[in-house]
Amino acid sequence: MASYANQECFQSNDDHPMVLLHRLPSFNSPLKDILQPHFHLLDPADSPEPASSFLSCHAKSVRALICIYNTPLSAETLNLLPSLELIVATSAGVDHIDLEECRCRGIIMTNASTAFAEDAADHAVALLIDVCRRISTADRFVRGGLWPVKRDCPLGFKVGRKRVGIVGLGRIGLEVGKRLEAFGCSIAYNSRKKMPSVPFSYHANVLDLAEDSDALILCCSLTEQTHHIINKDVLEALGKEGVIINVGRGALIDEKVLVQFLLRGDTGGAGLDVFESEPDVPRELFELDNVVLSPHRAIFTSESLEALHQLVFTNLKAFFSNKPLQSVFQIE
Ligand SMILES: O=CC(=O)O
Repeated sequence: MASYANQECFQSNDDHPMVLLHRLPSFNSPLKDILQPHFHLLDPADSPEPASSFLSCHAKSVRALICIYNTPLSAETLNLLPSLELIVATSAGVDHIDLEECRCRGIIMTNASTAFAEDAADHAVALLIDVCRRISTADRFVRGGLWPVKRDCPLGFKVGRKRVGIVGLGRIGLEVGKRLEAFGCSIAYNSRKKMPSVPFSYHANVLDLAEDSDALILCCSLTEQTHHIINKDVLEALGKEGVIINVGRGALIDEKVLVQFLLRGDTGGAGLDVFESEPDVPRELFELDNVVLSPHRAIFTSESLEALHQLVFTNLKAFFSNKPLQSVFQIE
């Protein structure tokens, strides 16, 4: 690992172009070791200097930045990087990055959705099956020694033939649709726009989608437009038996309202991988057998991380040789 004592000497060259790592000091990533032989990595988190003075002194000519997980990337930080042209996000969601600033400056962004889509979709489907078939409840029942005593575990619901509404038909949403079609579910979706080449029916708003669905699966990005897209009206439209699954971002749902609906029995169940104030999870949910919780793990498999590392490497190589990038995130 390079020493940061003499950063002034660091110059990008064609063989080892300079790339800035943007990470919280607590976020270590194997990417560093993978990229080090090929790029000249600048990592302010390794420097004793405050990040802002590090960036002003050493990163003015940086053209590419890797944003590790959900490290916030504000307009203020971007303003310290006048030569920045590319942000490589190592997450599928990019709500931690100031997209407006990127849009104004024409900064290109790639995200990790191509690397993560299949695993995120598997997790969404697993949550749906778990909520409907009460698998986690059954597991607790057996481990708690209740089987010989009570015999009866709570009755579940069939997954096949459910009407499933997908909110956000990007790469993850499409994979969810593909999987649940194979279960015999009927699939509809809401997205910013209708997708001409998909076989699923389109609803221009989430309220209509909820009215026509037994389960809603949230796969969209968190933006100003999608913040609390699942609110009281949508939950009412989904109905008492309706199930909600979230592998997007916690703030897609008005969490307080969802908790009230679940506690009153006005929503049939929920499978939640993301929460409004992670790692805090509303404690009321712990008691509910129709709720399955996971700690923001939908994308984490060793295969998806390997695919991510490959994607980051390929995109950086492509950028510095003026070749097309993969998994470009369209900033609108
Ligand atoms: O939540 C995970 C991601 O956005 O990659």
